[in-house]
Amino acid sequence: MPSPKARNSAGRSGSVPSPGGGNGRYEFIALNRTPPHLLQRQGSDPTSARLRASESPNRRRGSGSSTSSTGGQQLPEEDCMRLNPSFIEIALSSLLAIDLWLSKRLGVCACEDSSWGSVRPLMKLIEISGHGIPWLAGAAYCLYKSDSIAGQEVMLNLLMALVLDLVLVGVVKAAVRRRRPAHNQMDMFATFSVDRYSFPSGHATRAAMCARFLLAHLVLAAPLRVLVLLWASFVGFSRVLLGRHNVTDVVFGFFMGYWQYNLVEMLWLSPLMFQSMIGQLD
Ligand SMILES: CC(C)=CCC/C(C)=C/COP(=O)(O)O
Repeated sequence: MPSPKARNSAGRSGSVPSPGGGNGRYEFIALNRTPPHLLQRQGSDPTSARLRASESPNRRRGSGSSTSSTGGQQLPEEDCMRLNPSFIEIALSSLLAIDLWLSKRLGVCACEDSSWGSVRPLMKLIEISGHGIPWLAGAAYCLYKSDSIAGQEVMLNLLMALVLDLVLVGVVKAAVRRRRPAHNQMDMFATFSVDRYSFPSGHATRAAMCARFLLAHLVLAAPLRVLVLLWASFVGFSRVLLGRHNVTDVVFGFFMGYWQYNLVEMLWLSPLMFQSMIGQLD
């Protein structure tokens, strides 16, 4: 004759056979199981799905299996996790999607046939104005021509800043390895191998850093200061219009260039250091 416990379990449609079936443990598990139809509803309910996914691995392990059993159906743990992508993951993928869409729409000078293709030569002129070579050559020329220690100090630090910028941008580009937009024509002059990558925009970092440098040390007249800011903004914006960069490459480039100037101020070569360097060269 079946025991009262066994009768109870047999009468429940929700009882699920367990590895310990037939003894007291079987009864315990069966009585505490939720019927399969409720489990299915729980599985489709986003709140309970989140709760299950946020359950700690230890608790899940404690249930005796690395997978969740729903009425005999095995749910891999990764499925539970996928139901609950973090807020940061959703925000990042949405930002990237908007970035790609916006950059493609703004790349109106990407080639001659583009909607604003006739403005491309002007954009390429702005590109040259933010290129590393004219800046390095200009700073070296001014350093050579300067006859005051103060002037030489500023130009030497500008040279140091430009080299630092090339190194830091190269390191970040090589680490991130984000491809340039598909609509970009790779027809830039004098590039390094890392310049096939687009994050961050080297022109944007240089424009932001040089603009801060000019405003702090060289350009004092208000109209010229406005021009410097406009130039830096145009250099950044032209990168997207030319299809060279996505918007986020340029925005990050501006932040990076702004921060790089702080680094230049920290590493500033003083006249004393400069004189001892000159002395060592003599
Ligand atoms: C050869 C020298 C001295 C600098 C290279 C400058 C350059 C081509 C940077 C790439 O800029 P973007 O990342 O904005 O395209």
